[in-house]
Amino acid sequence: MECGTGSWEIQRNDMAVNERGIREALKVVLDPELKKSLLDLGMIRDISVEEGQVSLSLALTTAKCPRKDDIVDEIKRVLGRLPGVSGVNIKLSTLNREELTQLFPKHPLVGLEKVRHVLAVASGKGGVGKTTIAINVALALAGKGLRIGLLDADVYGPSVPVMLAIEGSPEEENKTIIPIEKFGLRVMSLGMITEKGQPIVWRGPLVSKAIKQLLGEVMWGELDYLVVDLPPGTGDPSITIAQSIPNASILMVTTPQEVALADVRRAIDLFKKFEMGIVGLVENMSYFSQDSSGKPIAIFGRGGGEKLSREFGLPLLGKIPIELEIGKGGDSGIPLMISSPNSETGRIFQGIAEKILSAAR
Ligand SMILES: Nc1ncnc2c1ncn2[C@@H]1O[C@H](COP(=O)(O)OP(=O)(O)OP(=O)(O)O)[C@@H](O)[C@H]1O
Repeated sequence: MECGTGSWEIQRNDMAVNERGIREALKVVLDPELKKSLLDLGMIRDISVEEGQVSLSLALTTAKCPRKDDIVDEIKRVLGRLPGVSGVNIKLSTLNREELTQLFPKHPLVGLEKVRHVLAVASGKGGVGKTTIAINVALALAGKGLRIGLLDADVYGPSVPVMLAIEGSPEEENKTIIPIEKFGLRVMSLGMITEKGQPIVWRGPLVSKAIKQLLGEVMWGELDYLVVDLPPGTGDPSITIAQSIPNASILMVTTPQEVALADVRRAIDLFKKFEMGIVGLVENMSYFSQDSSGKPIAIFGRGGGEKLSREFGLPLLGKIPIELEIGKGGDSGIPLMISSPNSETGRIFQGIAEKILSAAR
């Protein structure tokens, strides 16, 4: 039966509700950020009604949308008020890249269009070797013949330019930044777009703006992996950045001692809360490797990585020793995976890269 032209299009006789009525009602549900109707934005689809049961799908900008629950609750609240609606079933999905580009011409995703995977390297606390791991894992992946980018998004102290001895600023072409090529990696760092030696107070909006710039205005081109060095800790910047990157998998770096584990636990809990996938753990500074006859010394204790792995059901992808060459490499700008890719530790990095690749298959 066709309903009249009333605003709700609800067949009040038998209290049945139809798709037009649902659409009319949903007009008031807005995207919390864009302040536009979700229906007009094309984010609500496949509406159907059967015996009062409404089904629809909601296409989000990212599966990790922090306002997801609020949006779902609002849709349920609005539809639940309609006479004849006995239940609302919402299937969640995400907008595809084309749709996102149309909706947000300047969305950070645009710069990532041809990037197949993003691996964000995180740590619970500072100084555990996150950047060292990010660089050497990126190089190990590149050593497998893959096209790799490295984005240093560490707002507290972007150290990639120093650790890779990169001087100078990236070139710009048609308002697009060209990453600097080093050791076969396409590299961009917050340190390259800020005044040298100028301290910056990175507040939320500034972080978002800088990250959007690094993702959206950098010509990453075709990449198999973009490795992102996140800021340490569980503060706003690391979460904001991790969340701005769609479908990033997290690689957690820890050291073996108990005091570091507490921070890593907090970080893992937080990433899980935001439904971010964690590909695994790397334990850095696991032991001090002496010469071939000497026993390794567990300077920072033992077993931290294994403990976390068991607790969270996450794979421990590798244990990196404390090594003079790694420390020196950080200062000289020649990382271990360039100076000694086939050393014992080089092979551990290769193993980590292989495990990351097989997890993505
Ligand atoms: N396995 C290792 N063996 C020897 N030195 C290491 C090792 N891992 C890291 N380092 C050294 O420790 C210092 C800190 O490492 P790095 O900058 O990678 O840590 P980070 O966690 O990224 O620090 P931040 O929190 O400041 O970002 C560097 O000088 C680096 O060369």
